[in-house]
Amino acid sequence: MEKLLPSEVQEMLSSVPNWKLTDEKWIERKYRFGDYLKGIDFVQSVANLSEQVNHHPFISIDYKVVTLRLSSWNVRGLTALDFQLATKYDEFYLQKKS
Ligand SMILES: C[C@H](O)[C@H](O)[C@H]1CNC2=NC(N)=NC(=O)C2=N1
Repeated sequence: MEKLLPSEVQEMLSSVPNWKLTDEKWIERKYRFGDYLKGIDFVQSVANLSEQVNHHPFISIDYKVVTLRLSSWNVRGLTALDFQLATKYDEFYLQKKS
């Protein structure tokens, strides 16, 4: 996977409007759940997919708020895979949050 240029990162950010760019090399989103265990179930889905594709977000669980942070360590920046996974994680959230 090629490291994205800043202009390409800006373009891809528009496809994941709930995610924000932090320190140029990370994208981050917070997911809020009405129920603690729904958040845990979401994390399990995220973890399963991440392991499948061998691309892992940093995950923090703060009671009913799950924060995911994505970067491509191997290229010390962002790649298309980060944005592809961000989209998939958002799909999991829509399935699980209610
Ligand atoms: C050895 C192992 O395949 C690598 O460390 C994988 C693991 N998961 C990863 N996850 C992410 N986000 N970026 C990587 O570069 C990466 N590399």
